[in-house]
Amino acid sequence: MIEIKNLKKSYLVNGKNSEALKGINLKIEKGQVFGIIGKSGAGKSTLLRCLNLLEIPDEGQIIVEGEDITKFNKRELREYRKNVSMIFQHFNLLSNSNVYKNVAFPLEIAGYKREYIDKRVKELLEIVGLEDKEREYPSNLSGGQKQRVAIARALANNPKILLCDEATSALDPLTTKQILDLLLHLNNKFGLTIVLITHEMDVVERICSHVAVMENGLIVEVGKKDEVFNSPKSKTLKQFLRSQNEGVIYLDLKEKAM
Ligand SMILES: Nc1ncnc2c1ncn2[C@@H]1O[C@H](COP(=O)(O)OP(=O)(O)OP(=O)(O)O)[C@@H](O)[C@H]1O
Repeated sequence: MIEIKNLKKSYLVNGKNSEALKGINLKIEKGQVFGIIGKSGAGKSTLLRCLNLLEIPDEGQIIVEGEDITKFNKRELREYRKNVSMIFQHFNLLSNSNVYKNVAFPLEIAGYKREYIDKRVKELLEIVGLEDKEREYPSNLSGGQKQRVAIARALANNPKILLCDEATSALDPLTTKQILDLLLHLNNKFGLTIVLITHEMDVVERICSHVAVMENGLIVEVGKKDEVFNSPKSKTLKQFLRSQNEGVIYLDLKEKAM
């Protein structure tokens, strides 16, 4: 469903070209919960942000359902983005709008009629378990509730793909579990393809069907989670698994410290 071919992306840092992605090749099938792990600076965010073209790659192709999205014009990109939503570590809610307005926002942008928006917002709040919070403002919600609002908003236009950028990193372990259960439920119920990046091995353990390990702008291991985890090959994964066994569940190891 998503095929990434030889994807490259550089940034200009202090007048010098710094390669964040050095030629990524990856296939993500429909309905997978696909985890991308790697140390800080490995290129995870850049790769994830290329999938909705928040970052424009320098080279390579991203083929989604047979179409190379890097070739899309503005109108095609607008349409494509309805199918690809994203949630973030710090939720990115509109702080001056209540829960209802936050979830209604993408539907208003898409030009739906008031009655449809009302019905859809109520449906979405029920899916994420926040039916009774419609009139609350983000500042009155817990972290887990804020992420639920963000998820409801992300689902508004019935996306096929959900990109999760460290979506549980700001949450405590119990809330993390609840949000991951919700994501898994959405994956099962709606066949939503989920691509997530994380530092947390527990997140991968709990919900990912497949995993890719990144090192220094490249994918160094990829496959079914159990197969990859049962015979780790890369230095990064061996280190992550060792840290997990030693009880360190939140990893923020730097690429440069390798
Ligand atoms: N906007 C930018 N401008 C310049 N350099 C950038 C930019 N975004 C990322 N980089 C650099 O690209 C490399 C990859 O960064 P990226 O954020 O994709 O890694 P990451 O694996 O997601 O790291 P983290 O887990 O810390 O977010 C790093 O060296 C980073 O400093």
